[in-house]
Amino acid sequence: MGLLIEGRWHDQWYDTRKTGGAFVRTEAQFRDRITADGSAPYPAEAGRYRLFVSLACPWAHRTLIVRALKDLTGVIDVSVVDPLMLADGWVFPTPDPATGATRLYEIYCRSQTDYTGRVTVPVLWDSRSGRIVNNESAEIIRMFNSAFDGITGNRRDLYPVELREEIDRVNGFVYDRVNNGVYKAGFATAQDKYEAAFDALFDALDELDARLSGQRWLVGNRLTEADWRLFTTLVRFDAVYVGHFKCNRQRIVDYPNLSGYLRDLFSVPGVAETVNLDHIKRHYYGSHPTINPTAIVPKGPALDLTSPSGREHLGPGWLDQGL
Ligand SMILES: N[C@@H](CCC(=O)N[C@@H](CS)C(=O)NCC(=O)O)C(=O)O
Repeated sequence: MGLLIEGRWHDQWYDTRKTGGAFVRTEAQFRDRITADGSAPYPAEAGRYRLFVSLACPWAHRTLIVRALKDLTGVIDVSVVDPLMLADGWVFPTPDPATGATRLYEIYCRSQTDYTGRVTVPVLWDSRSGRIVNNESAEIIRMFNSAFDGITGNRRDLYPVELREEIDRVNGFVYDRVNNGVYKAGFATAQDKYEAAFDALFDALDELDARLSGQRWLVGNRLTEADWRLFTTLVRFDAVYVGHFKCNRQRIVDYPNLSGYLRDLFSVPGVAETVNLDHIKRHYYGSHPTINPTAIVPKGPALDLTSPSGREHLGPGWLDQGL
């Protein structure tokens, strides 16, 4: 793992010395938008934009889910990196067909020759200019939610105006305590930082489990982006975060409501195809030598994501929302 400093690659692990052993995530730097109204520089167009993802990465996973739910699979192509992220960072198993790149950092350098920062997935890239439009998953899913509706005719709305305030509030909580919380636990290099992240994470999961005892989805009795943002962490939890990131107070399968909720989300058409537990396990256990020096990938656990959720009585499902 490494980063670019003024356009040159340096192989180095996260530096937690300045933060007393705490893992602090840095801000994504490419923040342009694709627009529905055809305005420059990035108008919505079929076949023009490409998404670079790792199937292991929870942030990239959000973008793949919204791409599927919004019928964008024929509109936005995808390049998938190798699950292992080692000395060269994210690399392609074979040269990327769209760019010829063998390493993801080449795409960052071409976009900005003096780029300084981390080289992360997902990346939304414009084939016309050869530039990165955006590398922040939270913003990419918002673009996918509405910018291409005129092209696909799919008007399902994962961020409805009347629920935005509540979605933003839940997202903030879930991001800090759960999505990023597992990383804060797993990448901490001081016992107290790990324990603080661990406690905040499980307090949050307890709270979410209680919330989901009386409602099918997180916000407003319908599926929204808040659910998908939680899903990508939940679906990795028992397979990697419990062991590799030491988030082992209990598993998701042990939660009475979160467990069915996870299966409910997994059963939404198009979603199971975006979940690749082989890449997920190989990436985490194989790419973090400071945490797992042998790179041995555990064989278990046996996961059951396909049995009925038993949550239909709590509210309408994705296909019943009349959208
Ligand atoms: N804010 C970014 C975070 C993306 C991110 O951290 N991705 C991880 C993979 S799970 C990554 O590429 N890490 C490489 C690195 O930090 O060097 C987003 O949500 O899009």
